[in-house]
Order: sequence, then structure tokens, then C-alpha cells
Amino acid sequence: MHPNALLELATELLHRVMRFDSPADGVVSAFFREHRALGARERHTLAETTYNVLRNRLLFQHLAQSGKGEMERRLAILGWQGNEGFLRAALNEQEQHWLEQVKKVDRTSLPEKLRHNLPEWLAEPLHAELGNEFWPLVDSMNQSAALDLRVNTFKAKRDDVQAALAQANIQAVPTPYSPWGLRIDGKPNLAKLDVFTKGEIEVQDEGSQLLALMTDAKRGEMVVDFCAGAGGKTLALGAAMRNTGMLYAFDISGHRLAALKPRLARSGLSNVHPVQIAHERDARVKRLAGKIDRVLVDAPCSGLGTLRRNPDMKWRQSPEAIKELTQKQAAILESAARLVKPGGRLVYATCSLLDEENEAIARAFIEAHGRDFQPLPASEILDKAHVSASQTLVRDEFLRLWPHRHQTDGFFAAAWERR
Ligand SMILES: C[S@@+](CC[C@H](N)C(=O)[O-])C[C@H]1O[C@@H](n2cnc3c(N)ncnc32)[C@H](O)[C@@H]1O
Repeated sequence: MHPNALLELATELLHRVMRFDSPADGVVSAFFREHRALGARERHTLAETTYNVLRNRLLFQHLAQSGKGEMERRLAILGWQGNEGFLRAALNEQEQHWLEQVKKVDRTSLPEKLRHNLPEWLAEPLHAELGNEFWPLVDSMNQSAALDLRVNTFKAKRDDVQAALAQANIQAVPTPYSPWGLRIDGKPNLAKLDVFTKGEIEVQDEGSQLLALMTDAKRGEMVVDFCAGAGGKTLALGAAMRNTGMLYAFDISGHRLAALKPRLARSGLSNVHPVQIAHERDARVKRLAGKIDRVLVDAPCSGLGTLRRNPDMKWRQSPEAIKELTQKQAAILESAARLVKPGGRLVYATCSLLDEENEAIARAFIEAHGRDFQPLPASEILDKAHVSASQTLVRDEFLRLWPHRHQTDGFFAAAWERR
């Protein structure tokens, strides 16, 4: 493809993504389906350029002010993640000159907001919470995430999967905390590997694995994954239950639950029952009141812990949207709590970094239900689950994961036992 044609495609893709009306990964996939002739390297350049612009939006928009022509084209030039010579061949003389000038700007001398590339409403609470660790967090969120796998322990052992991957020239090392995890170097295509087609592995961030470990579902139990989505955690819970007992996967989204089906088929689990509910107070939920051993609420949240993978979230979220989410989170937790039987466990989790979606929800819950629910310290649960260095993963009684500290997405979890 002619260099300028690829740059034009990057420009068009940025136009679409930067409407911020739907998630960037979906927009990129739809764009690739429209342009089937694109080769792997071209797709890589387009996707990585887009993500680089999303990560550095404020900085690039500032730098782009000095250039001429379409804004999105200038942003694509600044964020280019392909061959440099190829890019140069796409630029006219004026653009080449502009780019040379822009490269000379001392970025370290720019105002803070152009260096952290976060909206102010997000930068402020993170700064207040983290102090000196704010900048390491910013750096870690601007890098792409490692590829983590969860070994399906119902079907395979971690060592054996690691050896099978090595045979396929894929180097994997055990994840530092989760006893189920392997971390892979690079982003190899896994879909055709035997270990994948036989259901011995699933792609899952180590932090997500730790949420399933916090739930500690056991053989023969009745378990509810209240917000199961496409079932990342459901599959981990089902494997921990050794395919026994009964695991309900609830969600209001039929298409997310549909995406669970092929994963279930690969996993070899037959103890999972996906149920599409209308809302958290659905009659099918009420029927199970007081009967469930473990309930995981992986609540809908701002997703701000996943900025390494979804940098568009920081531009698509707003304080108003988060406020609405917190009301939903409290309502879902309230309903889900009714399912738990005496002696049973309730886990509330998010992939958000914000106190208001995490500790604040957990504390309000315990304030209202302290008589019925006893907090369980996360470090004790994690120790029992053979998670290494559990003390480094918690704050107060809660699990609190940060990309810059733990090389996972940002996660929160609180656990209680029903008295
Ligand atoms: C964080 S995602 C779940 C991710 C999933 N647990 C996984 O591991 O892949 C939150 C899910 O909550 C679902 N949801 C939103 N409102 C809900 C409600 N009122 N009751 C149950 N699920 C809900 C969303 O459809 C979404 O799939």
C-alpha cells in the first residue's frame, strides 16, 4: 500500500474513534472488517497508532496546533507506530518540516496535564490518593499490558501448559501472584494452539484471576457470578469447583452471555448455567435468596483500571456517568447480597481505580448490613488460596491492585461472610 494511503486510513480511523461514541476496540475491529485487504503489519500500525493517540491525546493535540491540514492527520503523524521511513514517504514537505520542529519540543518542560494526558477530574483524585506514585502510575498506564493466561486447572497443570507453549516457541513464566497464571512475552497468536483449542488456557489478566481466587468457590457448592459478562471469571470459578455443584452466570446482556458459550464449550465445564436477567431484582434472582454459598459481584464500572488496554475510557467517562454507575453498583450489591446463605461469602469487585466505586461502596454496604455481614480480610483469603505476597496486594481489608505496583490492571475487591 502507498504510504500516504495508509496514513489516510489512520486519519479516517482516528476520526471514527475520536467521536468517543463507542469503545475504541470495537471501532477498530469494525474498520478492519471493512478493509479486509489490509495485511497484518498494516493492521498493527493502524491499531497501535490509534491507541498511541488515545493515550497521549492532550499532548498530541497541543503539538498539533502548530501544523496545517486535518487535525486527525496531524495526530496520526505524531502517534505513528509504524516504520519511520514509510511515514516520511507519506508526508509533504511542509509536514516534514513541521514534524522536525515538533520533535525538538522539550516535552518535560510542558505543563503537567500535557504530560499525564488525563482529564482533570481523574488526575486529581489519583494524585491525591497516590502522591509520589502518581507519575509511575501514569507511565504504567501508557504502556500496553502483558499477555496473561489462566490455566484451566480442571483440564491441565500450569507446568505442562508452560512446557507445551515452549514447544511452540512461546516463552511463558508463572505470574507472580496467581497460582493459575502464565505471563507471555510478546503477543503471539494463540487461537490455533492445541492448548487453546483444547480449553487448557484462557486469556485473562492476572488481576482478574485474583478476583476469582477471592471468591474461592469450592466443589459441590451453589455459586452465582452475578455480572458474568462473557464469563472470564465464571470459567475460573467453574474450574475451581472442578465442574461440580451449580454455577449460575447472570447478566442483563444476552450478547455478552452468548460470547460465553464457545468458551464454555472449550473449557469442558458443564456446571455453568447462563441466565439472562432483566435487572438485579429479577424474579429468577429472588428465587435463589438465602441459598447460595458464594456470590461474586463483578460490578459494571468505569473500567479506569484497564487504561493500558482501553485508553479511550479516560475520554469516554465523566464524573456524571461515574455517579450513575455508583448508584447501580450499590443497587446490584444490595440485591446480590440477598442470595448469600448464612456462612456463605459475598465478593464485590470492580476494575476501577476510584475510591467512590470501590471502598466507598464497600463501606456503605457494611454500614447498612454490618449486622448480617462480617468483613473478611483479603490478605487471609489470598494466603489460603496460595497467592504469593498477599500483603503487598491489599489496603485495609480490601484487595487493591495497581498497574504500576502489580503489573496487573487496576482492581478492587471486598469480601464478607454472612452471619
Ligand atoms: C465488569 S463486567 C463483567 C465482566 C465479567 N465478569 C468477566 O469476568 O468477563 C460487568 C457486567 O455487568 C453486567 N451488568 C450490568 N448491569 C447489571 C445488572 N443490573 N445485573 C447483572 N449484570 C449487570 C454488564 O452487562 C457487564 O457484562
